[in-house]
Amino acid sequence: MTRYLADARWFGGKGRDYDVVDVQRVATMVGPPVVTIDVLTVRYADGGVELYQMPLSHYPEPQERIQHAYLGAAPGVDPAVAHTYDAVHDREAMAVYLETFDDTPANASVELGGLTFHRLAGHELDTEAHSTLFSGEQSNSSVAFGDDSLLKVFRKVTPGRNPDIEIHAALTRAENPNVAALYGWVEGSTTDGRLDLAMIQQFLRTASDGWDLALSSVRNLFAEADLHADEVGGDFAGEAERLGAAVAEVHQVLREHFGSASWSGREVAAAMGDRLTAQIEVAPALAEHADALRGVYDALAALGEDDSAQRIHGDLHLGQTLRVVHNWKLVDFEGEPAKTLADRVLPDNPWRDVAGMLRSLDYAARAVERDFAFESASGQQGAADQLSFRAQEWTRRNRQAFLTGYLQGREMSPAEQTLVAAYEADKAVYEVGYETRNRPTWVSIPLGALTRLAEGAAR
Ligand SMILES: Nc1ncnc2c1ncn2[C@@H]1O[C@H](COP(=O)(O)OP(=O)(O)O)[C@@H](O)[C@H]1O
Ligand SMILES: O=P(O)(O)O[C@H]1O[C@H](CO)[C@@H](O[C@H]2O[C@H](CO)[C@@H](O)[C@H](O)[C@H]2O)[C@H](O)[C@H]1O
Repeated sequence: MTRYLADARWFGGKGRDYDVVDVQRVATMVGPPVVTIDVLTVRYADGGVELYQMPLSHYPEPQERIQHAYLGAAPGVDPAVAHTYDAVHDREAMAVYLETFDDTPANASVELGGLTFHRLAGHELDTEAHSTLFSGEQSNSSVAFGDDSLLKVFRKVTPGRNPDIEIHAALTRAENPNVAALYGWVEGSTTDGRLDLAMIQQFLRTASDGWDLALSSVRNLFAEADLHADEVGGDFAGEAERLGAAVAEVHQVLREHFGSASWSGREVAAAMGDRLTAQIEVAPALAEHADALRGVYDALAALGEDDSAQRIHGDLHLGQTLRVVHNWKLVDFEGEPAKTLADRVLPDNPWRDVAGMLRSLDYAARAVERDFAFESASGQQGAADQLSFRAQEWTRRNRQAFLTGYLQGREMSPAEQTLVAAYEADKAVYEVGYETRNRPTWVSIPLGALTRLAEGAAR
């Protein structure tokens, strides 16, 4: 099991020294097949502990159909459960989850084998649907049941309420159209406390990823050397404006449901300064931007205090948005992966989400610019400048459109301009650290944004 963990794409401890210091069995469901859930405690040599969830299915005989998910045969165990598999790959095991959700009455819960299954009202599950594990780089395991529902099995788990479940539940109960409706969730317990383990929600059959849509719009612009962003096919501005309106609606429901809390510009600016200091250790190239950044944070500190803090998405970017036939949906309300759960559920300023989307629009334009630069044979400075100019043009147009949607047409106040500048700067600092660790060839994108920010600040 330890080797399986090390190779799993959802394991966040790659590249660090660690030991699995404990394995707790939190559930046993007698299907068939027998499905168990183990929670592994991972202790890192450089400090810190994480818990990872392993749902397992067990058989008396090897199962050819899921050989790729085989974890092995433990000597000396009951022969009836001798052969163990990663259950998210196993249709028979996933059917046990689906049937138990189906047996759970609306707005009620059912206990099974150490787990508690909860259901919300409003949807009859298709129990005939077969499960398919989503592929791709993900930090959790998502399993689609036909085109009816999606089970998201959280891999890294933390005692307490999972914000993805908590926020989906609130928005679903409020009938907000900008998320996939939550149908139910599962919780269990370890010696560390109660854990949210998985959630089942509406499968968005017609979804297109917002990041992919934005990239193809930028490519469209770059393909037409003589036309402006508003003149080419594939203009994204209408979508960006609708996305801004969707984010505003979600923020409003979250504020109504969870309430608001006090926000202090001084405290947030200090936290941004601390993040900058820490990230300079990871990415020394940030140091040359430090003065300009601290100027932006000082302006934020001068804003004083108000009650604008509330629950937000916390890690909003185009990759967390899906366009379906009628509207935009936001996904993955787990917050910024680098933060602890306690920090991720704290009220925060909604301009953090807005800044995340503005940064993402810049990323889309700059990612395509990068691809074009790689593939361009000329390598001439003039051509590179022209690409950069056009990327900027796309970004400006779509940032403005997003803000128009978010602000429902009203102008941004000077205080809001200060907020957005600071949150964007802070996000770019985070991104420099993120890219340095995960995708070093992308680090020029947030660094470029910081250079433009410094030029703007100097003017
Ligand atoms: N309800 C849904 N229906 C269809 N696809 C979805 C749904 N929710 C998420 N996805 C897809 O699954 C991917 C991973 O979902 P996400 O919630 O971001 O999981 P992770 O935390 O593993 O990154 C998303 O990028 C999106 O493409
Ligand atoms: O989706 P996650 O919660 O894992 O978010 C992390 O990874 C993102 C990359 O996928 C990263 O986002 C950055 O790259 C995006 C393009 O790939 C871009 O749209 C975002 O604006 C940029 O921040 C995100 O920061 C990180 O938390």
